[in-house]
Amino acid sequence: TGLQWGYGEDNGPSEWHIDFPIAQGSRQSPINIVTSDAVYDPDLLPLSICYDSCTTLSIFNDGHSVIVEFDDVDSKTVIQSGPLQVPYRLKQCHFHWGGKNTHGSEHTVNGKSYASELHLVHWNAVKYKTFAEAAVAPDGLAVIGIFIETGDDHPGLHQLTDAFYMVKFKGSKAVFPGFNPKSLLPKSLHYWTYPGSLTTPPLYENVIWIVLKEPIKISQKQMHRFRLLLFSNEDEDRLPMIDNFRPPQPLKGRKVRASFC
Ligand SMILES: Cc1ccnc(S(N)(=O)=O)n1
Ligand SMILES: [Zn+2]
Repeated sequence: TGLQWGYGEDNGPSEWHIDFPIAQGSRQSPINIVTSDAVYDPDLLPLSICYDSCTTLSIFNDGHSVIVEFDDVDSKTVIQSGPLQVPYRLKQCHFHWGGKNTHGSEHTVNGKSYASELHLVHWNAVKYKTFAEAAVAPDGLAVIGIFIETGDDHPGLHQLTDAFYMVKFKGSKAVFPGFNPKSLLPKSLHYWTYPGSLTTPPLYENVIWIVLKEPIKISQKQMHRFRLLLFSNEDEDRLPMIDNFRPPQPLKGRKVRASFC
């Protein structure tokens, strides 16, 4: 059994291409968003986020991030319009963060990193029957990226950070009802969009990325809760879950469109 991919010296992003050659593909994510190169597209419609009747199932530490999983048996929780041709159903959300507030996000804006980045992962349930099927299909996935910086306390995040003690170790999962990620959205839904990939293995190049311009703010205490999570399980040496982000990848001629001017 080969060395599992991760974010360390020997199994980190610079090594992923060995087991996942697409890491050197033509539409990899994340990217650095150069705002002056982003083209305002007046045909881009406002993003429609319909999270009102969302059902959370569980919270899970998969050894790479902390993941909130949603009930996706029907299309009650979807995003649509914006750059999307059809509605995409919410499957899970997770985060990437740093050991310090100076870095941690995956996408950067004019070279600026944020302390963390929230990813809301959606799949095309019009064309495909399951997330797994959509995950390998060319128009299968749409991910919303939301930048997170430190500042005031975020009331909507407490339910999540207060539950982290249940999933401290890799492989731990807990029932987690009644959380709605709607509370984590910023005021503005202005976004940049571009064709990209998953930012962790298997790095499939089938993601429509929708990166919101406006970051949300969480407190230093809430940020510290993320850093109490571990990459390791109960039997291994303790490895704090920090710096679980992939650096920006070559744009390779892709165009980034802006929904705003
Ligand atoms: C579901 C999933 C798998 C891998 N990577 C991602 S990500 N970080 O691109 O959102 N999401
Ligand atoms: Zn992610």
